[in-house]
Amino acid sequence: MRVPGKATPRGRFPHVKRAGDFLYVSGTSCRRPDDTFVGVEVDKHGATSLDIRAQTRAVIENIGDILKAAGGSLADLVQITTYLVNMNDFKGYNEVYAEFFDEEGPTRATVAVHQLPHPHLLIEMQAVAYHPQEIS
Ligand SMILES: N/C(=C\C=C\C(=O)O)C(=O)O
Repeated sequence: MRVPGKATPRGRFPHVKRAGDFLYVSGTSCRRPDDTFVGVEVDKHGATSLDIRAQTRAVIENIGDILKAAGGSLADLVQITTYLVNMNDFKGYNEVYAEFFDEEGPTRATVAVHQLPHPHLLIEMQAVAYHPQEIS
């Protein structure tokens, strides 16, 4: 399922796919629908600053929007995989993550990757939610 109003996937895949009682969310970034990115500042000299906290919050909110469109919510998440470009961002990422989830929340794995699909991206997250289909 492609979710209207969210950043268009940069390939032939859905934002979210249901398999039985589970919703699988594709790798999601802080990209906005207009293809700009949250947590990016470019100064007058062209120097770029990237903000892991702002990007983490935007990624989780994007996943929440995608789940909502599929009938679910962040509360349904059972598993998250996080891809960081730099493990030095782990602390900031972890702090914002804890605003949304705790020890009763989804299981999690966090790994560092060489690159993400845009040089302004510090983080991408992929998620699985348990949200049984309503039978009418
Ligand atoms: N999930 C993928 C990319 C996501 C990028 C974005 O949301 O900005 C992919 O290429 O598999």
